[in-house]
Amino acid sequence: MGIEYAMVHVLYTIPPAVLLTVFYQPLLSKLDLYKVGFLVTIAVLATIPWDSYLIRNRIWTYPSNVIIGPTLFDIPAEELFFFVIQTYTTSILYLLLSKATFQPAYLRAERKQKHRQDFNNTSWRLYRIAGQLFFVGAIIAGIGMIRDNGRASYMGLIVLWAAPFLLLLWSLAYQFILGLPTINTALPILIPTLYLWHVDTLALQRGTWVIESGTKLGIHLWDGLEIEEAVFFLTTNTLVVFGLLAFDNAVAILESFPNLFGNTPPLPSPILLVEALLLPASNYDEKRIFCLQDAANRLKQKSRSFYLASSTFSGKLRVDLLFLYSWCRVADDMVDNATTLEQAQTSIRDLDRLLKEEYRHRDPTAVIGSLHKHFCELMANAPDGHQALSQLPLHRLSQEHFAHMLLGFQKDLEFADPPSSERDIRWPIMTEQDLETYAQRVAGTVAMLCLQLVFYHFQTEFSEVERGHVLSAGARMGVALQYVNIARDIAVDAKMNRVYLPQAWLKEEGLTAWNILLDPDGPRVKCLRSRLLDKAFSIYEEARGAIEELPQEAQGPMRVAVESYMEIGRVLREEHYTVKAGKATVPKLRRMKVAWRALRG
Ligand SMILES: CC(C)=CCC/C(C)=C/CC/C(C)=C/CC/C(C)=C/[C@@H]1[C@@H](COP(=O)(O)OP(=O)(O)O)[C@]1(C)CC/C=C(\C)CC/C=C(\C)CCC=C(C)C
Repeated sequence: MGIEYAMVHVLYTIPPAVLLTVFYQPLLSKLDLYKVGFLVTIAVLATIPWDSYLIRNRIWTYPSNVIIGPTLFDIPAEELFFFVIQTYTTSILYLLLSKATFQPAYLRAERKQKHRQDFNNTSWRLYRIAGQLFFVGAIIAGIGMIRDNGRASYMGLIVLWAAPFLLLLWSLAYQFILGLPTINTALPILIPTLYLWHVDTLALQRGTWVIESGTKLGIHLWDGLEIEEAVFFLTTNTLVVFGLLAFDNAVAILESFPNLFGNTPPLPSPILLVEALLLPASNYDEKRIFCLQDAANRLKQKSRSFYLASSTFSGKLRVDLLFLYSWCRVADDMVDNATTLEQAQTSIRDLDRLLKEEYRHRDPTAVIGSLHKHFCELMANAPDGHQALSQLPLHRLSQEHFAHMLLGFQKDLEFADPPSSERDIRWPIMTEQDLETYAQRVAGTVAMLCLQLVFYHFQTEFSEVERGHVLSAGARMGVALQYVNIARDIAVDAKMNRVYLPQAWLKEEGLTAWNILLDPDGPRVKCLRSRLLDKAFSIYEEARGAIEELPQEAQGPMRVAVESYMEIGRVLREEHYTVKAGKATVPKLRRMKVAWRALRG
């Protein structure tokens, strides 16, 4: 009896597992736990018979003085623990590296015609077949090596054990294995493999475990690392990551195509997962995939804060929030980027008319199909964007919030464009109350729409009073965020002849809106900005408590959404900050820290 093998765990396998767990814990969802539990169970069940065979046939052995004693089918307890901890650690690393990726955007409908995606359909089929041939070849080679019963036996046993699983996983999930960024695929295989190669070198050198000489090739990758051990760890980590990719591929299919799979449970059964993976890629809803990609790209390009926040949401809520963001962004841009006042007014009228029409005809399962049709006609000059609008889940959202948002956009048009002198300018935001009403319309509504999606996806059992309380706190939070937005964009808005600071405040400082247009960075403007930020933070303080009333899984992500935007306000209060395209920004590392703290609560 000895503790040497156990010490390998204490020193080398447990610390990275604990470290990764602490790091990932705030992001851990029920689906993650289910996924990791599923993978660990399969890994243990698949490895026990094989490992037991190797030990019983003395292909590898453990000196009795290095293990504590208990065994299962001759496998030492320490070895069983190895299967668990390796699968667990590699899984958590994979989850961590994949969190930011919006995986549904990587699904591909394989049809005859070519698309603007990275791989065309012929390539997809070729890659799939090439991979399958590779793994079939490996199986044949493995059989050959075992049959020879010589120095290649151990290598043959590794290959013959792993290749059929890899063939299966490849056949089911090749789209994700090939299409996802390497940070999600290659990296979670390579990092633990290199680490375990190092640990294995130490263990073999110390004699903690021994490969018998007649069954190994005798090739060393480096001094102390047998080629079989190197292949073993590379293969097992590949199995774990391919397993996770297949799981995520199935979940992405279930989440992306409600028309094909209806209302799927948050923790889908293994049968449902397999059903999803077996659905031919030619049946995927191509338009929906394009809309998912379009919405994800828009968010990534347009808002660093909400992009970061969206990666902390999961499942169908993340999908719906992306579509909501897309709609809001496109609608706002249509108004802001219109070349004439008439064009902007027409856009608002069209948006209003189409929404009304769609709500009149909606049924509980429909997305805004006909709105989409009208949009295509109406938005020939704004092609990027109209696709995503067709997916907006209107039946989960109140019409009045959209109507109020459009009223807010209407307010933007009351700014004269372009003014030729001070006398020409009309100023729609005269009082603090005007400002609050405006912020409530453009941002309070956004908050309430986000919360409606949260209520829907978590099937929250709130009373009307509780729901009302959370919604109105959310709306206040939207106002706080909008104030930060206005404080940040004083100069940018001035370029568009807009001054959102209330005229009454300007008067108190001895300023006119015209002065702001001419010098948006002047010292007295800074005082007004501070005043607006103070308002923003006091509303934020008053509303933030309501986040804790949301369902547990929504709290962290909501805090991230709010905090990463409020951090812009904190940056603005500092002496020096980075400005990009005229807007103050939060440096990436700082944004990550804010998100991390927000997730921890
Ligand atoms: C992850 C996540 C929450 C994503 C989706 C959020 C979403 C749907 C945002 C829509 C943004 C948008 C384009 C709205 C149009 C009107 C507008 C311009 C509003 C301003 C946003 C500014 O975004 P940005 O800086 O990118 O815009 P410009 O470059 O200036 O054009 C706003 C400041 C409003 C954003 C408000 C919210 C997202 C609401 C936040 C509040 C909650 C989520 C509720 C919190 C809950 C409780 C209970 C307190």
